[in-house]
Amino acid sequence: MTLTFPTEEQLKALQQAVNLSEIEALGRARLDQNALDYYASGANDGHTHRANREDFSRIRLRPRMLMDVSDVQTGTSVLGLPLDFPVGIAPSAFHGLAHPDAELATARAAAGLGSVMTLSTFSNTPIEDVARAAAGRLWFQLYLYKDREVSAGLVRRAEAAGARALVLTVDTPFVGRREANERHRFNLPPHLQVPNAGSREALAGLETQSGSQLVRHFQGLVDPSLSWRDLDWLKSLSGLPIILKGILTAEDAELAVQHGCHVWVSNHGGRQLDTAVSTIAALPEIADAVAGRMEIYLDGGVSRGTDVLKALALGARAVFLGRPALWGLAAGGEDGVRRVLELLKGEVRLALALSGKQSLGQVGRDLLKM
Ligand SMILES: Cc1cc2nc3c(=O)[nH]c(=O)nc-3n(C[C@H](O)[C@H](O)[C@H](O)COP(=O)(O)O)c2cc1C
Ligand SMILES: O=C(O)C(=O)c1ccccc1
Repeated sequence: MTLTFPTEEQLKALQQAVNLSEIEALGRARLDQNALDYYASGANDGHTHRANREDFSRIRLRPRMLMDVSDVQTGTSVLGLPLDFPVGIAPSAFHGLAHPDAELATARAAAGLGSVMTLSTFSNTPIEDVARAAAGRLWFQLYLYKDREVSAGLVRRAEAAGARALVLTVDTPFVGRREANERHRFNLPPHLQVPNAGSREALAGLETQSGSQLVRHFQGLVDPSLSWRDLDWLKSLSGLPIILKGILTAEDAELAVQHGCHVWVSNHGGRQLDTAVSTIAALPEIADAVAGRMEIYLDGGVSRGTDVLKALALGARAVFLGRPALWGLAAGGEDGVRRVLELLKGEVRLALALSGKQSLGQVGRDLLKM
């Protein structure tokens, strides 16, 4: 007997989940140790991973009353692309660890909800296939390769496939130390391909000190010499806007703007430099530095509608989900990711209304008790 996935029972559990944390529990239960370690880990002691969530919950709101919230609008746009609500999918590697439909399922869910998906360089599905599934709602995340021609090829493919922006990840010259992956020697199951990142065979001979195949794979390909000087070259490759993902300071935000780049505030979900500042705590100085000249996005620890409003109040234009999308994918493929987005959209709408706002344009720092 072949089981279709998700099964009726899993679909029912998804529909009954009332928040993202219940979907996380469903997703975790479907994953083996190898995948679970990879998705869940933060770097080292996990301080930054936890701080992303904790620092959101510490901020208190100042709701206004008697504002006629009978008609609340959650729509916005990112780089001109209209979004039904200010939430997109952050890039994460290897969606095939969560579900056989992998990135196609995530892209379909994002497109269906009027969101946007950022496709990782390390996807298990080729850019072109994901672009079709995403129906124009696609950004492409880039790791700069030692072999610049491989990166150039990826940029050209992403642009030709219809991606609307390049997201250059700047916080990962080396992979952070996710100790569970070292302990259990993370390994990419042999049936999964990484079609944008060079063949597995080409990498088989590479060795490092690490027990994790992930680190070995990454370090063989990605160039730790990436610097501000590379941005002009990257810009020359395509007409796409460039977003720098992993900015945590006003200094780097200023440099990003000087280089004509948009700013994605991220600490990689606490997976890189442990004890780095939480993203919501980093956002105010970055918003002050950027001063409206470029768009600002944020990820890390977003799991409630009120988290979304807090990030917008402090200057983000939209926020992105890393692990929550993966938990949804594991819990029920496209249906699971859709459920995550639907729940969060409902929470954003209700939080807006209860804050006395009719639209996102009315969300400013005066919503927060700092
Ligand atoms: C399993 C996993 C894989 C990731 N892979 C990538 C990646 O390939 N490229 C990238 O720029 N960021 C990657 N990230 C970081 C996410 O884009 C994002 O910054 C982070 O997950 C946001 O935090 P959250 O998980 O708390 O939402 C990954 C994160 C996770 C959890
Ligand atoms: O795991 C990650 O966070 C990540 O960005 C990554 C992606 C591919 C290979 C190694 C690390």
